Amino acid sequence: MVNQFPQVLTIAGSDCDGSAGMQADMNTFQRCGVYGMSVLTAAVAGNSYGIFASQPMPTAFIDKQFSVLADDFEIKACKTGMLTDAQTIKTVAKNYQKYDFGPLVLDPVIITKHGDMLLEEQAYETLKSDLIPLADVLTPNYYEAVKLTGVEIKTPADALKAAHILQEMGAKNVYVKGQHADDKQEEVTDVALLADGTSFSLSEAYVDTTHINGTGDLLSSCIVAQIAQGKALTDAFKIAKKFVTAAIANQIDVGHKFGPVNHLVDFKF
Ligand SMILES: Nc1ncnc2c1ncn2[C@@H]1O[C@H](COP(=O)(O)OP(=O)(O)O)[C@@H](O)[C@H]1O
Ligand SMILES: Cc1ncc(COP(=O)(O)OP(=O)(O)O)c(N)n1
Repeated sequence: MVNQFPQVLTIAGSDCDGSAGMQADMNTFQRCGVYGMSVLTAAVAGNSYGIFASQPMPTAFIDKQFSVLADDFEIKACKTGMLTDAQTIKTVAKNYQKYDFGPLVLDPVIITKHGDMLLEEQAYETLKSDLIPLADVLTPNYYEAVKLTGVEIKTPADALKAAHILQEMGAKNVYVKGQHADDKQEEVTDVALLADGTSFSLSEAYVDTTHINGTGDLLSSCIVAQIAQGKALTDAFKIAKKFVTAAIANQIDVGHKFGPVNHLVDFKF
């Protein structure tokens, strides 16, 4: 018997503790029933206390990874994660336009929730000019949406305003992740703005935990997997929001400070 799985790609950094980056994307792909591949853009030395060192990959090596995958595979959808600097962004944009790797989910990774910078500030303009216009789906967290638009976000209505600005920059669909730093809040509300101009919010229970490393990666790679499996975008967003909430709520005991979410949680897709 030959099993067929949709093939998907993450263009991302490696986070050696497995909580985020390419490792989290691959775990999520597997949970979602798709075959995952990776173009490595950088590697970080990190653990549950934070990120201690970072190393971008040479652009020629990034080019080579794209070309060998394009020679051999039929990639249905892809995502980007950590891209470090303007040169890496330009390399990824060039390769994405050269090959047919399906819809692009752009997770504009700028900073981890513990304050480690993963994209140089000088590269924000390149992200806007070279990559955001290629995005089928853009998934900024609250901080990234503020940085990229200048909108002060306090409410879901503010997040929607930022989403409109990001759409004007060229992203077709925008998913702005909600704020979640308040142990008194009952729900975390994300906001989606679709290409046809319709918008909706997605609210799930707030979970008071320190084990939330890699939430953004799980969300964006789950969206990629749903797209590759032919799901409508609205359904892809709903499934990803429910999966990330379940992975946060069912904590695993890994690391001594800020642990990873639970990719292995029992969840029906
Ligand atoms: N403590 C929490 N409780 C419930 N949902 C959360 C919590 N933290 C993050 N989320 C959800 O996880 C997803 C990823 O958001 P976020 O953590 O802001 O991304 P990033 O990892 O890019 O910073 C969003 O759907 C967000 O609403
Ligand atoms: C290599 C690498 N890429 C991305 C992240 C951050 O992941 P993300 O899910 O966007 O953010 P956190 O939830 O971990 O803050 C990383 N740490 N390493």
